[in-house]
Amino acid sequence: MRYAQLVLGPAGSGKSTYCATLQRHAADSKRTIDVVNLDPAAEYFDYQPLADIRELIHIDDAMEDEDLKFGPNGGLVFCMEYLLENAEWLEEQLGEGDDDYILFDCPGQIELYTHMNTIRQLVELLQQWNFHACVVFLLDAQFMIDGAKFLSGTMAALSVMVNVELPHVNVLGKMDLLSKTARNQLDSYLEPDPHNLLGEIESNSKWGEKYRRLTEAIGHLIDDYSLVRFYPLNARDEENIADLLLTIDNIIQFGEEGDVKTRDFDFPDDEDT
Ligand SMILES: Nc1nc2c(ncn2[C@@H]2O[C@H](COP(=O)(O)OP(=O)(O)OP(=O)(O)O)[C@@H](O)[C@H]2O)c(=O)[nH]1
Ligand SMILES: [Mg+2]
Repeated sequence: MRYAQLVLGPAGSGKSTYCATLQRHAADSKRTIDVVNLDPAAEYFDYQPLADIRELIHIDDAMEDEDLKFGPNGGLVFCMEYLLENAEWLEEQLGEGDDDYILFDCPGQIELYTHMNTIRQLVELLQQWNFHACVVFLLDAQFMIDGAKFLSGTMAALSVMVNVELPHVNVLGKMDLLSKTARNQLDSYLEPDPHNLLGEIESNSKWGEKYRRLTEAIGHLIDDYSLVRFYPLNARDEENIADLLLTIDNIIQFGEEGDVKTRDFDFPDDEDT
């Protein structure tokens, strides 16, 4: 068996930084986590990739080609399709190790995983290659600190969840950037009581009044899918990183042969944020 995290999330949400952070954290505890860059437009990241899609195809190849002439978004879709057509390249790069643990740092174009089947196809390949995989969906905590934004982030997470069909962990990154007030506001959403949240949206705008029933229906949806849960991550808090990693390890059944790990997830301390 091999293990994989597909790191997804909107542009700039902190995917590449998350991969670097996790790799460094693992190395500190004498554990190897590899990272594969799947972003053909990546310019900078702070890890040594095990494989790099840019060696197969670079976004510029799709944009500068005389016949293709793609813009940045179409170009990205083209590159991902090219990767799937040349899956043997990736298979060879990944090797055949047993017990390997690999993070796939994906591009931040969210439609690749909300309604296109590119990532879904990648998932099928990984499963054929013996990977136990899960999605880690990163959202920037700064965009989740009012009711309407929180709702919209939740809908994005839900849409990835139903489209990719893999075990799914939502992570709220960049917690270190939140003020105390913002942190408290966010805390009130994290133990989700959608009615509370939606009440806030309704009373705040005309739109909210008009679409009250729609908002309520969405609230019930979130409630019913109590799957939509967020793990706050402060990348400066090693214990917080360890807790998250353990949660994910359990989901992808990494280390199942060893002793059973039952630590509960601790939310990061307020003092550290
Ligand atoms: N303070 C703080 N900044 C962060 C954190 N994570 C990422 N950043 C910053 O946010 C910016 C974007 O981070 P990336 O890791 O490149 O984000 P990404 O999701 O890989 O971006 P794309 O690949 O362009 O979609 C960079 O300037 C990072 O330094 C964090 O936990 N805390
Ligand atoms: Mg990136």
